[in-house]
Amino acid sequence: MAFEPKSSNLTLPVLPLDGEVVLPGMVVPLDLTDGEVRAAVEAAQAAHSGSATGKPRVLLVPRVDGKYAAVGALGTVEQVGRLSDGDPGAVIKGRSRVRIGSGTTGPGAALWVEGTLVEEPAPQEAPGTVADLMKEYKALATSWLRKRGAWQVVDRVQQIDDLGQLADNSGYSPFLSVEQRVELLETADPVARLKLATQWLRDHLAEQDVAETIRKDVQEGMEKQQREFLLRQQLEAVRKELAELNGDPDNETDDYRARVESADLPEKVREAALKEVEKLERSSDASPEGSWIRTWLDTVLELPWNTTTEDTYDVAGARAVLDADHSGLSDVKERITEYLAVRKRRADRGLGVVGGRRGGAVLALVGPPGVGKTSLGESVARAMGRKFVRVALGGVRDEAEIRGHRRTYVGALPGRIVRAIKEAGSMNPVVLLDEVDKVGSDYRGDPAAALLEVLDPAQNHTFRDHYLEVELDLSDVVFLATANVLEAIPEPLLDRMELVRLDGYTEDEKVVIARDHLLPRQLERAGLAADEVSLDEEALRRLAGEYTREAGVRNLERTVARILRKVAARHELGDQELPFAVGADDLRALIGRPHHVPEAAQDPEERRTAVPGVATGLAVTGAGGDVLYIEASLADPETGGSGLQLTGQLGDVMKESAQIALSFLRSRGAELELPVGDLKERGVHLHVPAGAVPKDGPSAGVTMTTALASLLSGRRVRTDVAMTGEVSLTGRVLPIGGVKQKLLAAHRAGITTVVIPKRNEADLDDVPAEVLDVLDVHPVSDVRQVLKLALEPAEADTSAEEFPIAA
Ligand SMILES: Nc1ncnc2c1ncn2[C@@H]1O[C@H](COP(=O)(O)OP(=O)(O)OP(=O)(O)O)[C@@H](O)[C@H]1O
Repeated sequence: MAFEPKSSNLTLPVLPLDGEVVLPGMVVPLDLTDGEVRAAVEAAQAAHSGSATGKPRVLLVPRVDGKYAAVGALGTVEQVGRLSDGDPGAVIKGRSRVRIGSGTTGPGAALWVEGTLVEEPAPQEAPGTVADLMKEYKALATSWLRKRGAWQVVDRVQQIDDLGQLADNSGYSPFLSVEQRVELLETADPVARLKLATQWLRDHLAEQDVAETIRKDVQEGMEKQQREFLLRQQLEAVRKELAELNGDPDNETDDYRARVESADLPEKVREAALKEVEKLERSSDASPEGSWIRTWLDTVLELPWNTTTEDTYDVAGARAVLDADHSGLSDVKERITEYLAVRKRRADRGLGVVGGRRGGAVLALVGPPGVGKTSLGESVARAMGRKFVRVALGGVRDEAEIRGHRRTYVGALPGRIVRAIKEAGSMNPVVLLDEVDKVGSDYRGDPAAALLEVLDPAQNHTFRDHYLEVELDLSDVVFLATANVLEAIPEPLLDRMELVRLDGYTEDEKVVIARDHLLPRQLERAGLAADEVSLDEEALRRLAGEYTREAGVRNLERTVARILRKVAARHELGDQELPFAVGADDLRALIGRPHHVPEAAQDPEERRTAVPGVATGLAVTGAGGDVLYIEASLADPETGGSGLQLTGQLGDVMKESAQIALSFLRSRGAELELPVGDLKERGVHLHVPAGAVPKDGPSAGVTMTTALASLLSGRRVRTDVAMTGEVSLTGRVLPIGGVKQKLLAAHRAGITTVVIPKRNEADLDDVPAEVLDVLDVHPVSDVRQVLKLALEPAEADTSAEEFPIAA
């Protein structure tokens, strides 16, 4: 080996060290009451007596579990006397390593052993490495010693400049185990020894860091608990003081018990409520639970558990009420009357509500805004002598809106159904579920599913609101629903409903409604007497036709209100004598020019269809029927490219209609003598204003085909013609929906000729006679018939010949 130690032999008494290790350089006190220790020291003293130099020498050998280590330390007995506790003791200093050899007993009681002195080998590493190692150890030791506040020791360690000595000094570290210290003793190479010491010190420091963090955390936790406890104590004290000031603190909970006991509650509800009162009595006033319980009890106590109103109607009386509240709508009123009659008969015989799929337990009023759906609901309640509540469902996406939040939620509320019952103050009101077509569903559950349960007669006598948690009997409630768009009603809901359609009013009907209902109501609102201001029929007609254009009468009512306010203001300012009969010609002075002049009444050059490539279509939107214009243009052959471009927010179905129109003209255009070559080479652009309104559906097919044919032929589309119908690839015109609404819209817009699919002819029965009287309706089965009808003859200079149509 490179550093085989030079050695010399010596024979010395063994001083066994149990659980302790003395490294060279260490000075330790030893207790001489221990027999073995005393024997060794005495043997050493005896052997030394007489010699003038040196000190008595012993061999300090660690003993772990009764076994001696292989290496010990030569120790000198520095001093013998009394230890601080008064026992006899000796101070021993470690000197150098000794490898233990064989042993014998005697002289004296001690064990004598032959040992070999281990010389420390010189370090093999470069001096720089050794210096770095020493520096690192010193730094670590310093930080550890500082933490313990051992400042004097820091200096001593810093001053050690011998490598082996520095390593041996770590034998003082209290955190080292006996085994670790024995290892230090047995490691003769000083570099290896210091590396060991450094590693162990580093580990210990890291452990300490973790322990420190944990200790801190624990301490902080304790402090928080203590503070909370203290605050609670103070709170309790403050509460007590307050209670003494205000009298008996238990009054409030007593009050709830009395209220529950005296309230007219169904047995099950009373039980549940009393349970909550008990919880309330047990909880402290300040706990959040207490306030939840109080809110819940308030809700339960406010519900009209055993209150029902008496139905006062006979069917004839109910019909009279409906007639009095609304003009026209005879089929709707008839339907409602039938519903009431059946309901009444079944009630008289003690039978329940008719239920099940398509059972018609719920009447759904479907139609555009302002046609009187909500007010019909109110009329139904009035006709039956019941309370009326409206539940707005538009935009409801959260199931909890219908069924309530669980009480564990912060700020939990009962759902809208429970709130409606509370608002009605009776268990059998008429509840209008407004805008069922606008409930959506998302991750918060499906409100439609909850509604289904509400509407199902088989389930709704035990309706459970998440918040209320007690069952509520909804079987006596009359549910009505309203919707703008039939298609948007969730399918399962639709299944439970009996549909009643309100498609909108004709101008004549609007005039009657305005005269009999809107005007009297608005007169009263404006503080005017019926004999002070009147609007003649011609004025009302112009309001309905030119100042407003809608399926319902909401804007008409607003406009009437505006006129009456103007008149009232002028009168107050002294500018207007009363009575005043407002005629059609006075309107302009009062509310300005009309916004909706019919196309046909426009200057011919101003009309939408003044150029080839624009056709008038008919559509149904959420606001009722409407006319729309479809525009077509050909792209520049140089830059425009080919293909079909569509704009105006068209849905997929409408886009397909455009493709079909294009394909039809490409394949059949030649036989219609259209220059279809253009279609093949140049791109086509179709646009449907208003660009910002989304549109969809197949019924614009004929209109798109007509617009394209008009563009290619250069023949304009007749301004007085509007059309609707789906087109197949072969040019057949297929049936569509919403004929009544579309015809009403055409009539409103001043159109006189309407093209509809032949297979929709039966729908004309629903259209009011006064509309059919003025409209020239053409049922067609082939798109060529449409073109023949709708396109104006070619300009004189192009050609005078008739457009050849193969019908
Ligand atoms: N046939 C009618 N006779 C008398 N008044 C009517 C008639 N139709 C509608 N009205 C009146 O028009 C106004 C608008 O009606 P309502 O608010 O009920 O419309 P709606 O169809 O419920 O609309 P929305 O879908 O926007 O709720 C109400 O004041 C209503 O009384």
